[in-house]
Amino acid sequence: MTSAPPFAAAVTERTRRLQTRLCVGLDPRAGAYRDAAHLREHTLDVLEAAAPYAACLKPQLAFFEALGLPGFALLEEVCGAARTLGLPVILDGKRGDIGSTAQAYAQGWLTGAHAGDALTVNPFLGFGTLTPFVEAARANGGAVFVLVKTSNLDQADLQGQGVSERVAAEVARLGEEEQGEYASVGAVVGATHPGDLARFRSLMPRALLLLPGLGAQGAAAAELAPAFRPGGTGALASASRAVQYAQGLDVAASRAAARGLRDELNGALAPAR
Ligand SMILES: O=C(O)c1cc(=O)[nH]c(=O)n1[C@@H]1O[C@H](COP(=O)(O)O)[C@@H](O)[C@H]1O
Repeated sequence: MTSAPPFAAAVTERTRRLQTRLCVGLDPRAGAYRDAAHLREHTLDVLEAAAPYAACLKPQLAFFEALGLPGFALLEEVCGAARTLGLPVILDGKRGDIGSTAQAYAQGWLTGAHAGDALTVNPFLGFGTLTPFVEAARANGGAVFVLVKTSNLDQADLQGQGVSERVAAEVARLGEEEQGEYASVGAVVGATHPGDLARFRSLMPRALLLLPGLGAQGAAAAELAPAFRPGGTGALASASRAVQYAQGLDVAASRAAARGLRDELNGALAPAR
């Protein structure tokens, strides 16, 4: 048995203290900027502006990788800034591979120079391939978020017919190996599937649920209450474009969007709390 996982404890403490269930995504699109310096400045400005309304930050690795080496430098800077602001970081990498390669991914993204506190992971290669990620997360006080039911419509091609439920059962089983209010093994469940949230909540009682799809993908905060446990913790609803590019590159609009989404999420929970 391991002790209470720091990422899960930290993000839950922040939710309670600041009353926010919002995960702010950073997906900096090169085409939106004049040059790399402009992208860097805006991305760091959005981070600082949205931080007071966020429970955690979720940089999408793809957008940083697309920038090449300067992207890795920026990612380190983003993670450093988030740490200074007290924001736990989920790296969205959706990694997954055979065990020995998974170990290298886990080392790079959960313990290396660019590491975040948590990483999204893909279970498609089999449950055993999650082990290096789970071990690295536990050893470092981090977390993993396993893809259970993704936000996109075509997830049904492969995630239907009980597959998501099997992954959810494995997430719950891994969580039972730990103590603490929430385990270091969480799950990704698209906010775009509001009718499924209560079921996944009960299938994974001690998993933090990451709910992407708020805003640009059409999910509405008002429908997400079933993902939370009594008291209003246990889920993090995520928005990227709806915050970073709320109104073009207007940082004040990003701040207002983050505040608005935080308030909408709290409003959705108000009757239950
Ligand atoms: O793991 C994720 O965060 C994720 C899972 C999922 O099922 N769907 C999904 O959109 N995401 C990520 O969440 C972000 C969504 O961006 P927006 O639609 O702009 O909020 C992107 O970085 C996606 O890669």
